[in-house]
Amino acid sequence: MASFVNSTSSEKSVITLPSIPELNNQQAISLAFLAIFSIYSLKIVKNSLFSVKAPYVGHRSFFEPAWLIGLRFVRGSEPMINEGYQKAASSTCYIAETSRILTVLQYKDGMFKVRRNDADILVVSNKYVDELRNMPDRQISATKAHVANLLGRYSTTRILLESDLHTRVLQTKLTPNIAVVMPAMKDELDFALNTEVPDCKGEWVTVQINEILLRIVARVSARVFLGPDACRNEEWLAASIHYTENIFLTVMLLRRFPSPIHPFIAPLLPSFWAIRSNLSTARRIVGPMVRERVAAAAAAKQEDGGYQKPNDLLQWMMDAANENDGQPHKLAHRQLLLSLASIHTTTMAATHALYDLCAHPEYFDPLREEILGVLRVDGGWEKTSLNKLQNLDSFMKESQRLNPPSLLAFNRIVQTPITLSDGTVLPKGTHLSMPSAAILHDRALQQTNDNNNADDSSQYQDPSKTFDPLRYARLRAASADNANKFRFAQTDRDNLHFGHGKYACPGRFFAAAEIKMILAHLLVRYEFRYPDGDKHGRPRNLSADENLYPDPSARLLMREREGLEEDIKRLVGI
Ligand code: HEM
Repeated sequence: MASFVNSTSSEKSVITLPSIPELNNQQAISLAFLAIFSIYSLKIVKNSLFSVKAPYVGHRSFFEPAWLIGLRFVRGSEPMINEGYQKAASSTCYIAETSRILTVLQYKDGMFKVRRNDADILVVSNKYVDELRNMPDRQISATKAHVANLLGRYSTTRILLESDLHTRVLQTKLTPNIAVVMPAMKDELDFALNTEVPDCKGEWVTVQINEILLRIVARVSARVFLGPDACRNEEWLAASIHYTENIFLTVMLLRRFPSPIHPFIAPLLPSFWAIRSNLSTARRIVGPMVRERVAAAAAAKQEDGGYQKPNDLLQWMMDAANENDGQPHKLAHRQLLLSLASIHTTTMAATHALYDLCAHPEYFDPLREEILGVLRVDGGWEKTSLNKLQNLDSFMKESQRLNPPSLLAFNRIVQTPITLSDGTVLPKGTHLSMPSAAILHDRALQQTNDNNNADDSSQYQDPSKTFDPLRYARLRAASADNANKFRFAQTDRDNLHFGHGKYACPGRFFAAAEIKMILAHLLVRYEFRYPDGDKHGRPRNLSADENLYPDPSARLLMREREGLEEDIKRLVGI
């Protein structure tokens, strides 16, 4: 029996509450499970009552439970998304056959849903992209979708919701200054190649190129993000690389469990604690840097001395930050978030490109010729040299078309109900995305683009399957209007692998420059091939939910190119 003293009354009275029967352990556990199950069921009922009516894809039978479909989505997302895309596409045409009327009715807005274990995602047609792309975050939020995808509470990414500091700085400072930071990138790249690439002079050496590229990208990025000292700090490099891997592992494991039990499962995962350890390493390294810079600037101001501010992303963020964002531990945290957004994405694109090159070795020499041709004309690496590598750019874009980082892009969470131009209402809380990979494999759509833009469309037979690495270079050359379209980093209604619109990836131009610079140096200095020649072809991509990635364990052979002429060495700067 529990009793409380009611002290507000003038005469103290004792209120007696009915007692809670004592529970044994087994009963308590059963009760907890019942509560969790009820919350979970309520969530499912609420979702199905108040969400957009669109069919789910991936059902094997009417009776298959939702969690099983979610489980199959982990490794089998591609056929499910393709099924939805094809049905949605066919439903937009008038179909007379009665047997398909049901499909037409169901998929009439070109929408379908996929079940991921942690969320139902409404996949909408890219016909809506123009009306959605510039809506502000308070209407449909890209940031909330990123944080939801990363299970923010467990991955330490909820700081993204505090402000858009790093995104703003990437857009307003890094992108316009890519040419300015290029010499520093080149310097770090030379150091990285000499440090990370094994000695392969005169002999073929087996390498896991993904691992080498990961460290090269981490080094070059850190040079731009943090400056020349910290970028060679092994502890920083390890934290910036492993933070992403630990988050990915934590998220993928937690997604297998219903969200109400995440708070109990998360602390049991070693990766959950590793994320926090990476964060404290970042704070230990970056925090003092911020304080030193602030002190140096203040001292110089007092003495009227000329303090030269460093020209790196950390400094740009310090200059643009408000009081909250400018705290040293928050800036350190954002530096890690930048690593999360940039290092593995860039590495994956470079790895895919090399895997594709080894599968199509006839493109090695033409690309080398392009690189050396540009360097000869420019007399070495000039500010505009990277932009002139149009064939390499095209190769990268075609490689991304067939090996994208994700099958779904343009993730958004609806914040206030939205009525689309055709009357479709998206209720608050809807998690939507677009089938970015399927769109670029759509033969009909691709041929329309090619026919509109290229002189010789006969070259683009079955674009969904054909690896045609110069496809985008030809399209760019076909007309003056196209010169800037079809660039690797250019987004549009159909090219959504970097998102599109106001919240498209703010680091994509930097990524394009970094990948090009790394590939150009690798191609000029080394040759690559698969250990068994072309016998096994390109390593198959791996997938986890909607994410795709190159097999990191795949091996290549690499060898230093012999007999490089002195003028080439001078031009490349080796
Ligand atoms: C090939 C490499 C890359 C790919 C494929 C990629 C892709 C993407 C995509 C799809 C988004 C979401 C866009 C949307 O919401 O519509 C995104 C967001 C973002 N990306 Fe990239 N990205 C790459 C490289 C980079 C690099 C190098 C940086 C930094 C220099 C960067 C920084 C960001 C940031 C800050 C965001 C916003 C997410 C946030 O709120 O933190 N990305 N990226």
